[in-house]
Amino acid sequence: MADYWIAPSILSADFARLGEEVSNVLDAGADVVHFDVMDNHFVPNLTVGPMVCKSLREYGIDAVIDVHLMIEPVDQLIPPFANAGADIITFHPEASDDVARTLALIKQQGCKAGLVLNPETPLDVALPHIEELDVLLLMSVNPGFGGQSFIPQTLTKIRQARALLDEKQLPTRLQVDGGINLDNIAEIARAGADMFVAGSAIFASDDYQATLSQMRAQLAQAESK
Ligand SMILES: O=C(CO)[C@@H](O)[C@H](O)COP(=O)(O)O
Repeated sequence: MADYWIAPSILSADFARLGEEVSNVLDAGADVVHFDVMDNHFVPNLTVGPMVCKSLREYGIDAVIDVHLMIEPVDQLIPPFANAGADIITFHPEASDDVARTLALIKQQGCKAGLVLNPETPLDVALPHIEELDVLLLMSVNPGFGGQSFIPQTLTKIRQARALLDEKQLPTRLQVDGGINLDNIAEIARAGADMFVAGSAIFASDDYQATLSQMRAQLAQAESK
C-alpha cells in the first residue's frame, strides 16, 4: 500500500486527558499527531500553544507532531513550537507578510515546513513556493472547528495538486483536513491525498483501533480500484 499517514486532530480529543488520548490513538495505529493551534483572531476559536506541545513530549509522546498554525502573525511562534518538539509546522499564506521567509524560518528551526490553503484559496497561491514545501495542506472545511462536513469541491483541488506534484516529481506530502471519515477517506485517497487529518471521526468513536483499522482498509481498497 502507498505510504498513507493518518493524523488524528487533537481538536476532538478530551483536553483534560490529552496525553492519554494522544497515547491511546497512537497505540491504536495513528501515524502522526495533528496539533491544531488557533488564536481567536485568524480563526474564531482558541486552542493551545507550545507549552502543551512540550507537555506531550514530556508525557512521552515520541510520534511526529504536525503543528497546524491558524494564527496571525506566525513567525514569532515558530521557534517556541520547534523548541517544544514540533516536527512539522504548517501555516496559512494570508498569515505571513513574507511566505518565503516564514518557510525558511521553519526549516532553520529544524522542522519540516508546509503551507495550508483554505477551501476558497486557489492552488496558484502555493505555486511560487511549491519546491520548498514538505507538506501541502488543503483544507476541506473552513478552519476553526472540528465536526464540519467535507466540502466536496475540494476533490477537484486535490486532483490538481496531485497532478502538479507528480508533474514536478516532488515528494511533498499532500495533506487534507476536515470532515474526513470512513465514508469518504477512500475517495480522498483516490483523488491523490496521502496524509489524512481526522478529528471527530476518530476521537468520537468508541474504539480508536477499530476506526483506524477501518480507515486503513478503506485506503487499501482505494488503491486496488
Ligand atoms: O483544523 C481543523 C479545523 O480547523 C481540523 O483539524 C479539524 O479539527 C478536523 O476535525 P474533523 O473535521 O475531522 O472533525
